[in-house]
Amino acid sequence: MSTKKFQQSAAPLLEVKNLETAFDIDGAYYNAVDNVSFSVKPRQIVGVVGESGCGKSVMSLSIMQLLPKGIGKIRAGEIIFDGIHIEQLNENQINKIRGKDMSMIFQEPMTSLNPVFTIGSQIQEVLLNHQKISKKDARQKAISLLKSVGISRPERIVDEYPHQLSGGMRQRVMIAIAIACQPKLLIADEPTTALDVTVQAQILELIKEIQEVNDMSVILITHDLGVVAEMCDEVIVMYAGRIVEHTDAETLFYNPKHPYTTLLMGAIPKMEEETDRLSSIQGIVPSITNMKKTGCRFANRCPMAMPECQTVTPILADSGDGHKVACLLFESSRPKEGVTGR
Ligand SMILES: Nc1ncnc2c1ncn2[C@@H]1O[C@H](COP(=O)(O)OP(=O)(O)OP(=O)(O)O)[C@@H](O)[C@H]1O
Repeated sequence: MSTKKFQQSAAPLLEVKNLETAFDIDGAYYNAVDNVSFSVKPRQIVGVVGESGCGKSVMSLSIMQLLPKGIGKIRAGEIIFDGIHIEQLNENQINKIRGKDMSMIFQEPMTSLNPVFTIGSQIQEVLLNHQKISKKDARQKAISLLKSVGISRPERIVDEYPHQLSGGMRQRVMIAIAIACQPKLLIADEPTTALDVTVQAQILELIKEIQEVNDMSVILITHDLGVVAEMCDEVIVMYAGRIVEHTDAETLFYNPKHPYTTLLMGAIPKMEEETDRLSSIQGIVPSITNMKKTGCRFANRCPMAMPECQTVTPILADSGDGHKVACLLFESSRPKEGVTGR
């Protein structure tokens, strides 16, 4: 569990307020992210967990303004990064921030790296886009970045192509690209899922090291609660597009409150088992066209569900000591008289 101290009182680097992101399906928009609010402080590592299809990636793509054009859109809410309203920026404006002040790494580095360009030219491109630097210096910087992410013989690798590298090496290259301009925020979306276990540990270690050295904030999206325990200061648990629990990592592990979180914990695969990650909770996450409008979206799968869970929407609220939960088992989540919640 992370013991790193970030400034509790520091102003947030990122504030997401009541975010709703929707996709156009056959002419109608459906929310994949629904009324999501949270913040990330400087130097903080915030984990985002939840099964497949809960909206973790869509939330990150919204922050980065990388939603598929013409299909996905931010319908409501605010994303304030370093004082700037990201949701109001045009393409030119976001291009100045993306890759410089905030950047993202994805699950499968091969799909993010361009197969026809050398590793060096892909790192240099980011540097040349965002910094006043000569081509020669950018190449030198690319080499030192490769070295800093643990790639040996960087002088050779800089001229190689993505297919010549292993999966772990490619992810290191992606990290080098992401940190080239020393961003304040790194979003890592399942950065190790495609890698084997030993390489996974090395990559996570690397991210943590860079986070500490560069004083960077990180949003770490993962299926792996073990990773969250190891790396994160705070954890957001998402279910069906909504946050259902949000607290510090230690509290989440020792005192989970939402039945969904408790079930996720029970679903942590044992080391020796080749299980399908978090698949042992009965039932499936609803698709975005099938989300309940009122009531708790987890009610149909919840062993603790009460009849009212079908009709009353729990509010994500502080249940004590800043531990936020959205579940009617907790008084704090019950909508006030005359308010139906959402
Ligand atoms: N381009 C798209 N068009 C329509 N629906 C989409 C699109 N991208 C994502 N969705 C839907 O949005 C919901 C949230 O997806 P998202 O990828 O954010 O889930 P996730 O929690 O990141 O899952 P995973 O862990 O598998 O990446 C899902 O129901 C998904 O099918």
